[in-house]
Amino acid sequence: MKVFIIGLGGVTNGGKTTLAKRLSKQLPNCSILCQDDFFKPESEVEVDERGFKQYDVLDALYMEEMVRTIHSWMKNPTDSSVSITESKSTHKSLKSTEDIHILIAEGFLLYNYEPLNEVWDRRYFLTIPYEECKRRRSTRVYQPADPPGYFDGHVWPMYLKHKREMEENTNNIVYLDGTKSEEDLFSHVYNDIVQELETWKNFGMTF
Ligand SMILES: Nc1ncnc2c1ncn2[C@@H]1O[C@H](COP(=O)(O)OP(=O)(O)OP(=O)(O)O)[C@@H](O)[C@H]1O
Ligand SMILES: NC(=O)c1ccc[n+]([C@@H]2O[C@H](CO)[C@@H](O)[C@H]2O)c1
Repeated sequence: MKVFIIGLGGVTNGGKTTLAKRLSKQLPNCSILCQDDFFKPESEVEVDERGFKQYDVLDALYMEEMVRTIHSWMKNPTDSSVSITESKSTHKSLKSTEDIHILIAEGFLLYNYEPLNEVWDRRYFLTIPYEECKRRRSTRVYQPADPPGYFDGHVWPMYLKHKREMEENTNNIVYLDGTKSEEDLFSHVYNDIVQELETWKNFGMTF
């Protein structure tokens, strides 16, 4: 049995969830893990002097638990007690002849947490420009909802800071232009993954 772990990182509202769901429908034995499921409850999230809840930082997340969940999945990818969503679609276009299990971890802060650096077989990062991000974000309602000034005062500056840190510390990131159509993004990433899996085969991996 072989496991393949895909990181699908990137800016808030970049289209990570949309792309992950689409990929999981076409890839064999594919599950999705959402970093957003590891947010701490509101009462445990720090508040700054402006009253902004500090959601867009690693401290707002139970990252150790996220790492534990990924490690449990790696040890036993078919164990349904691990809180990961497996795609039930029967219309997988890529059939796995041998036993390969794929995990797509999607989230806005995947590559800034050292203990996770070792797990990725492929790292993607979705970007969209400031204006588009602000527009998409304004159509979403989080719990708690963004207060006035939150995007410009917290979300975007934290995104830029983390992206800069990621670029200083991480190699092999495949950047994706999130303004492309859902179809374009899907086919680009899908083909890239299939090619990567083929390379494994050529190097004698059995799956
Ligand atoms: N390729 C695309 N082109 C245009 N709009 C898109 C595209 N993909 C997703 N969207 C839209 O952008 C918004 C955010 O998408 P999605 O929830 O997939 O992003 P996300 O990166 O998972 O966001 P977050 O992690 O902040 O919740 C949704 O309204 C979605 O319909
Ligand atoms: N899921 C949550 O608990 C929550 C609460 C408030 C804000 N957010 C936002 O989610 C985004 C990541 O997907 C971040 O930009 C958070 O601001 C999440």
